[in-house]
Amino acid sequence: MTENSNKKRPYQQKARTTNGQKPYYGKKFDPRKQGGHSQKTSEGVDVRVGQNFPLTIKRLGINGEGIGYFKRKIVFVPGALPDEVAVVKVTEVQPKYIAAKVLKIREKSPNRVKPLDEFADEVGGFELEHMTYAAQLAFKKDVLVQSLEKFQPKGWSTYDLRNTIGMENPYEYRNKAQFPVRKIGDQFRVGMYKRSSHDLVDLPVVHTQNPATMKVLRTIRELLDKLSVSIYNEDKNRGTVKTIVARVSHTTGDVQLTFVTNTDGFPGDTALIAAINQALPEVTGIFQNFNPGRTSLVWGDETIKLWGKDYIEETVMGKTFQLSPRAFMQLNHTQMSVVYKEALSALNLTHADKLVDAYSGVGTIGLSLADKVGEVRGMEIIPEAVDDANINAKINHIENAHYEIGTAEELFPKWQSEGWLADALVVDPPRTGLDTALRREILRTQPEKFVYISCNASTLARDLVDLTKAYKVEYIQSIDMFPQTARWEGVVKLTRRDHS
Ligand SMILES: C[S@@+](CC[C@H](N)C(=O)[O-])C[C@H]1O[C@@H](n2cnc3c(N)ncnc32)[C@H](O)[C@@H]1O
Repeated sequence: MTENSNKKRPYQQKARTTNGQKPYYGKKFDPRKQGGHSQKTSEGVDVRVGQNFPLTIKRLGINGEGIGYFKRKIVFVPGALPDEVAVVKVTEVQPKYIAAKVLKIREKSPNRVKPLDEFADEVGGFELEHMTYAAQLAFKKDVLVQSLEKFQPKGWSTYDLRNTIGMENPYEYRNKAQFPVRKIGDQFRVGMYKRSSHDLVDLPVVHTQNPATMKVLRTIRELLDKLSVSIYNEDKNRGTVKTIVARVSHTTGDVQLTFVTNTDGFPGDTALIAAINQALPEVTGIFQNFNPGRTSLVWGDETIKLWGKDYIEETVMGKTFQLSPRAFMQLNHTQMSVVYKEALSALNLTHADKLVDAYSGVGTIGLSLADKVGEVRGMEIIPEAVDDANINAKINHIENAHYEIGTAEELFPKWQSEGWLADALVVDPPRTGLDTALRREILRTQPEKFVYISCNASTLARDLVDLTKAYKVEYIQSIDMFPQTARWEGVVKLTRRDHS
């Protein structure tokens, strides 16, 4: 089944934010292209790459970067915290912003802590690890405020914005590790790329990963080395093993292991499997995914089982889900349940309700709620996820839920026009938010109960501009799904204006 987060490597990710704010990173400044080392920003400030100056950090931007002002121009400084005074060095000059890096912190924030991961400022995904957890949670509420301020949906300044629900232990929450593997000289590296580079950092310990995933990856690294298994060489586009993916079930502790390979054959796999069986009894299924050539996508289309069970099982709100290697499931099991419980309590469902689970993935939300309602319909664009959702319904003996392949913007209006009118709607879109056609249909049909689960405060605020024409925002509950990162997640309860 296809995973919907077929992530690009960091250096190939598009350097854009979605709130219209320019990112602090992006292409390296090239003085030849920019006409010299000094460049005026559009507002006429003389500044050049390499220039140093002290800067007071005023706040954090939505990507967790410090923001200060140099001659009234916005400067993005990754790693700097509000109220700090830092000496910074300019790394990039753009018409609308300046990017800089910290040389020295002169005045330190009381919220600054030493990151547990020493590589935290080098690779992506640890943008806030230098902040206390309490400050991280406050930041996540502020991200929402910044987005609402920017788009100003109706009534925004009086919304009930609830304090971010954090984790008791904001580490060890990632139940899947998807790390590239390379051999540089005689050095084996299994880890993450440095930001905007091809430079792979070998990572023996990653504190945000579930330790089971790291144990498996490090053992596999040793076995690959010991058994001289062919490793992919990107320059020559030769060799076999490109990426190792280890996913642990929060429920059973079983680990599913996938080797993404450049070749469709896998020389040495028999000996490797035997060694894994001996060293790692927690690994219950081993797979090969074939993804040839230099590509920005981690996964190819073809996955075969090499050994063991077809699935690992995960329990979500009392329901069992079977996960094949590419089946999508939220990375943070603990907080996923918090999100779903928040959605449930915001919906006030009854057994007469017809519920739509829009952007359903493998049906985790709708199936978790199926016994609270009369009927569930869900839609999702990835066919394999829809198959899984329907299989998951069967496994759990759920007979009142049905999932279809298609976009929310097509199927929601279709079902309504066929006379199947939704009483309750949960939308859980990707970071791009809701399609205009879906927003229009929601405004036209106005389901009575409506919850918006969002992973992007900026597109949420944009969508609320439309949705608040017919709905009132009762509250927005932020939930920290990704501690140590700048990523935001929240549940919005909306009620119809004509009912208030
Ligand atoms: C944030 S995920 C949510 C998945 C699921 N609700 C969960 O909790 O695991 C968004 C899902 O929307 C799907 N998707 C993206 N665009 C879509 C569209 N226009 N219509 C329906 N589904 C879409 C993606 O494939 C992805 O599975």
